[in-house]
Amino acid sequence: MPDRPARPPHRGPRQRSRTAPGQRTRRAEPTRFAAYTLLRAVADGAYANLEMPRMIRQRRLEPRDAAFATELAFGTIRWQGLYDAVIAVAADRPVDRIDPEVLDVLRLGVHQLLGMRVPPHAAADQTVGLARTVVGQGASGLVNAVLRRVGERDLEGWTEAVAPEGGGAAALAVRHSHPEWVVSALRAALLGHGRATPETVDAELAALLAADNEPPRVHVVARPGLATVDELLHDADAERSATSPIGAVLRSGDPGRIAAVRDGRAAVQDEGSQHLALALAAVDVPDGLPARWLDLCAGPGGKAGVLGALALRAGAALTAVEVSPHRADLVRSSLAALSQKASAAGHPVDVRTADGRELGAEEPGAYARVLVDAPCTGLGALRRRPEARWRRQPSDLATLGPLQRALLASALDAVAPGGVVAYATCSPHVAETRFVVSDVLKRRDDVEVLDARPFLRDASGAPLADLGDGPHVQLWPHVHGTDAMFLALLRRRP
Ligand SMILES: C[S@@+](CC[C@H](N)C(=O)[O-])C[C@H]1O[C@@H](n2cnc3c(N)ncnc32)[C@H](O)[C@@H]1O
Repeated sequence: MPDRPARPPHRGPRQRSRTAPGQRTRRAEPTRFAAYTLLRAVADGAYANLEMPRMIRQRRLEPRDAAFATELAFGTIRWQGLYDAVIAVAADRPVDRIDPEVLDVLRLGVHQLLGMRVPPHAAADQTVGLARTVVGQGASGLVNAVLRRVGERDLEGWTEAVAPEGGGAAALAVRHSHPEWVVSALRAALLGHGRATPETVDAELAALLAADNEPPRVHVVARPGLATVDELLHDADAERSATSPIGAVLRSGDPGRIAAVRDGRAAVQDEGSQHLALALAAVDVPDGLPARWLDLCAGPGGKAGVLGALALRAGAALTAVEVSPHRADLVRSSLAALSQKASAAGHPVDVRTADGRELGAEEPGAYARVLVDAPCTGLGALRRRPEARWRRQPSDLATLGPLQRALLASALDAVAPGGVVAYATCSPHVAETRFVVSDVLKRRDDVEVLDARPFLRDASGAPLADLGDGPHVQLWPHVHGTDAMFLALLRRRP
């Protein structure tokens, strides 16, 4: 049975069945209009997870309407691959022969019909009203006709009708709405990291693809020494994270309303990212190393926020490097509260707009701990970034590979003998993870690979379960509930 998009409670106009949909709604309803506007912004290059909160604030949507608009937009984007196959059949033409604006309206209508609990008449009525507002009367007839045909089957019926036969990558791509190359890459990653065997890989892959389509819960980190998990639990409708000692998970509500988040003492952050920063800080290093820690790829500053807080606790100063000036500004703003406290303690945070590839040559052996959270395809965070799967291309790997290798090499030069480098990605792709580490290490004889697994601890302090055979760690959404983060810990030999 195909997995289904999440079904939030119905929030739509009351069902009116007698009138033809095309003659009813004359104007776009605000939540549908917001979702449509988001889809158009994403088509123009916006990031859905950044644009949506801005739009919700601008349009002053009530929490219930904001939740509906978000599910409508994000669900539509995630399921776009499957829905386009459905629309092509229902419209009797390839989707590239439908105007992009009309296609987005249709996708929104299909998600309401097949993926949400919106009654069919309300879905059709509201979508036709949206079409009339945003593309004009002419398109509303087509939208009405296509949605009528889509309404003739449910999600399962359509999936069976449009998915290629068999369980290969092409079939999984349609069933789980991922590009085929991503399905193949994730399959190779499950095998390459030892998570699956040829016998178990089909079931693992289906579970992973299904997890990518689940709207993730909001995780919040209490930056150590600046906020506590108890404070988050007191201020928000949240529960303690089961897997991260410094995390909470929101049950409901807007994280922006939590005082510690507004002050930069806490932040929205996936539990996997929390683990990486904690792991790097937990490795023993010899006495006498420089009291300086480095984040070589810091923007927008999530992990630097935890790492800097842990550095301050250890009496060390953090340098955060980011090549993009805009993202370096985001780091400064993310670290403002920490910077104030660190300066008062005599360990000022240094945020630099610079190319991390050059830092190893400029400051050899200057740091005790270095994090390389490398730019990557982000294939491990597809549930959080709904459009990423459609935007990324296999050719991105060719550009990212040399950059990832150069950044790791620079980090190994920047760390002092005895010190430790964490190489991390939010992608499980073997070309961005294991291959990068093994390639860089082939050219050096001064690096020891550490078993990273013992440094990942759950909220009770016990070793995190299901970390495989090591020495590197690969987390998985369908196993650990985190993004698919990769971590290698490397010590420069003393
Ligand atoms: C995966 S993101 C880092 C996320 C960050 N660690 C966090 O937790 O918020 C990678 C970052 O590396 C930056 N980057 C890309 N090339 C770089 C370079 N040559 N030197 C430094 N930063 C670079 C990107 O702009 C991007 O902000």
